[in-house]
Amino acid sequence: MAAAGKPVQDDPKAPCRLYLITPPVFETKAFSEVLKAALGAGDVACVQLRLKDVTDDHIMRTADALMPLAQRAGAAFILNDRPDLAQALGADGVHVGQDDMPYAEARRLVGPDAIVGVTCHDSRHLAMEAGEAGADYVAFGAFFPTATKDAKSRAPLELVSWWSEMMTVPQVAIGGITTANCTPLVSAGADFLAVSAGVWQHAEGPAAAVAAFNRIFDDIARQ
Ligand SMILES: Cc1ncc(COP(=O)(O)OP(=O)(O)O)c(N)n1
Ligand SMILES: Cc1ncsc1CCOP(=O)(O)O
Ligand SMILES: [Mg+2]
Repeated sequence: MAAAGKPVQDDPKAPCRLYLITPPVFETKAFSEVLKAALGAGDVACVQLRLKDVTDDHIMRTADALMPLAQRAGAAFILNDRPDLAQALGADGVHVGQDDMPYAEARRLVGPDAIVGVTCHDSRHLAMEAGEAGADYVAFGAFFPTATKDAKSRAPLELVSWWSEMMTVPQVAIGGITTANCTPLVSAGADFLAVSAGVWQHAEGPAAAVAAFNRIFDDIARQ
């Protein structure tokens, strides 16, 4: 995804890219340093700020600290759940789930140039609906068990290969993805891997995780 504007993953041969999701809870100053190191370790397409049960003011202050770090590294800054705040912040985009708000309402709030991504769980139908409506990417998951979220669905690998063969709208795979289990998703044609714990809790640290994901992407792209 471009740092500003629309995703650029419409080349079917483009390598898979990393989409970072912030940890469920963090202290902004300390996490800024961790994020900087992670972003310096390899290509990152997007950083999604995903905060639950906090005030709007907390989201805005956290975004003010993290957005410049992401954008300076060439990553798009995406806000989870809140198109209204994404618009107010001037974020590059927003991610909405099926229980957040309809795609069309999110688009109306953020305008035509921002990225809007939509959770589609394990559903071809939801994804085709979102893609036809104009979503910039569709997100499938969870592909693996995850402690980050009580995920509503488990998505099969075949969904990734089917979407990749049939559709041009970029797809994001999410849920329990690590450097140890991601290879089949990348080989099946995922355009982006959205990862939280697999980066922030990697045994060798977040920067090593970003570097390792990128080595896997590069190896598969060369095959
Ligand atoms: C890239 C990406 N994919 C899926 C989700 C999940 O969104 P949602 O279903 O709305 O659940 P929450 O993340 O809001 O708990 C996501 N955030 N990002
Ligand atoms: C937000 C979200 N939506 C489906 S699974 C998930 C959690 C992603 O985090 P992790 O990479 O730690 O499983
Ligand atoms: Mg949501």
